[in-house]
Amino acid sequence: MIRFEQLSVTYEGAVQPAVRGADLEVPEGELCLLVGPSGAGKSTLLGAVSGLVPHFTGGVLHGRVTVAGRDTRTHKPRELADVVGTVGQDPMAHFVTDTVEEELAYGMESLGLAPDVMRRRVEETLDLLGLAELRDRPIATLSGGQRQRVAIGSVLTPHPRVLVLDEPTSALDPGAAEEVLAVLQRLVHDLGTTVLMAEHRLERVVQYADQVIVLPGPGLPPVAGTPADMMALSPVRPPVVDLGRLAGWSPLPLSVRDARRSAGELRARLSPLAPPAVAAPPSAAPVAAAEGLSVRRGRTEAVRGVDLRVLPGETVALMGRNGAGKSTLLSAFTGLHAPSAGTVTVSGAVPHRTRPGELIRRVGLVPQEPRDLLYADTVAAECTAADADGGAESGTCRTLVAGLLPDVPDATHPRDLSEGQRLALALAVVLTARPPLLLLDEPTRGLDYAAKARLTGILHGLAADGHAIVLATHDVELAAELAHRVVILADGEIVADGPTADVVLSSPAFAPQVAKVLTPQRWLTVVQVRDALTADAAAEAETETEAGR
Ligand SMILES: Nc1ncnc2c1ncn2[C@@H]1O[C@H](COP(=O)(O)OP(=O)(O)OP(=O)(O)O)[C@@H](O)[C@H]1O
Ligand SMILES: Nc1ncnc2c1ncn2[C@@H]1O[C@H](COP(=O)(O)OP(=O)(O)OP(=O)(O)O)[C@@H](O)[C@H]1O
Repeated sequence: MIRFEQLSVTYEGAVQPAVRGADLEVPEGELCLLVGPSGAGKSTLLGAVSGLVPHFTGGVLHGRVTVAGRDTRTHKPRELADVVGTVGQDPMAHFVTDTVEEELAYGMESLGLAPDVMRRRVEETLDLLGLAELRDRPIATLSGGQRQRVAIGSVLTPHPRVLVLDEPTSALDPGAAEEVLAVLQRLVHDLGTTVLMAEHRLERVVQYADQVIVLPGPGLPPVAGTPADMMALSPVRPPVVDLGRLAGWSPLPLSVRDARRSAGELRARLSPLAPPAVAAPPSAAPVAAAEGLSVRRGRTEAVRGVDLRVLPGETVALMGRNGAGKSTLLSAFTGLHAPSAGTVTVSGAVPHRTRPGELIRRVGLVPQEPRDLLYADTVAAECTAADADGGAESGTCRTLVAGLLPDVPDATHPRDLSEGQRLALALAVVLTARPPLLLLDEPTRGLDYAAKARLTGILHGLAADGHAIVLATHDVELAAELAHRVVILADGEIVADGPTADVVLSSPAFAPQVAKVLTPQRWLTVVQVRDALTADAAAEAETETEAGR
């Protein structure tokens, strides 16, 4: 259905191709997953299918891509619209109408479908994606995850034969992500739709894939095969695969269910060992405090009666369904929204009454859309400005970027970076000022596992230095790695607040893969398991040496 013939793409001014030597085929009615590190060229490959590359992005394309027999170089994206539905990484950039319902109908209108068919499909899709209550809402007022649902819904309604999806679940809560993947699988099975999808959170998707294409790194040719074969060689892997490698399981598990079947022996080895206890931060005056805090957004009371204190050295993960009020709560700490009731303070100051220049020294926010933070023309200029604004030594920001992701080009416009590269830059800009309170909204969208591990390392370091960190996230694996405490919001209210292990283990929706495999034992991450096994082996070796003396 999709054929890549010796495809290479080189962007203007780039020293090497973003994609090189792609020679692959995606058969009709398959769900094909595209994986690889940030900046490896996944979006570029997808763009070549939908025709956006090179028509809209510039650059030079060699070779050929055909979709249902049509060459994407000679057919403009418009002329492919009846076969290919595309959801990009930034839904806001592609919305054409104002409200949810209009957006769902738009694609069908331009294809000239009959009104009764359109009506029926809009209703079906509203239900399918949990959007019924939001049908009349202006898209501009939706939360990040709500927008992503609309973007997905709007490409589903015309029933295209091919779906091209760039990280379709990156902003979705874990439950919504499962629902969307179930819908896609149904389209593949029942209608024979072909799906090509790039995704970083393999723990969510790999078990649904018929085929996996690995892009091993920038400009390296892709390799394709079965999910199991590809996971054995891929540089990016979900936690269950890492656990399987650690324990030496063969075949490698792709799902929690597979892993649980192999886990008996590992569980027995781990049972006398204890997961590390998380040290509570020393008691001190809170860096951030909300009391009885309510915040209105339009007609919605997005945050209601929230009591939250964050101590120096503490990392809090804020979780909960799309639209639960996470971003709104974070923005109350930056003074963007004044409380409609209750109070909020940051290092003793009231954010919405504090001058921005003053506030920047107390609190830094990496927004859900990193673009909102970046205004310079090049990566290098952005870094220089961040050093100056944050009063940091020159070169600080650039070193942080390189520490998060290698190979981020200096001269590139932030707009042209890959999603992960842009986020690494935004994170570095905020980290440069080393604010006592650090707020991160979905800090792992578009980041590969290696970059996530490096981010975790940096944040661990900042917490150890006494910074308070609050991250709003749907990434249960990240919360398990990083947070001392998890706070769950539902409909604007706090419904759970406690030590990470207690909260995530009591709810399957928020439990990381390792916890699901090893329950009732209380392990959360592969790192915990690896460290415990290593320490145990070392202790055993020591006893043996002692005995031998
Ligand atoms: N329009 C553009 N102009 C110049 N360079 C670009 C453009 N789009 C992408 N690039 C560069 O091409 C490379 C591949 O980018 P691409 O977005 O395809 O990666 P990706 O694998 O999708 O990354 P991520 O996982 O972070 O989304 C990156 O180095 C990026 O900076
Ligand atoms: N201007 C507005 N008018 C009406 N409702 C709004 C407006 N802005 C936001 N909302 C609503 O407020 C609620 C909270 O949004 P918020 O962005 O804080 O959620 P979130 O938990 O961060 O969601 P996500 O996980 O999807 O990012 C949502 O239901 C959203 O639709």
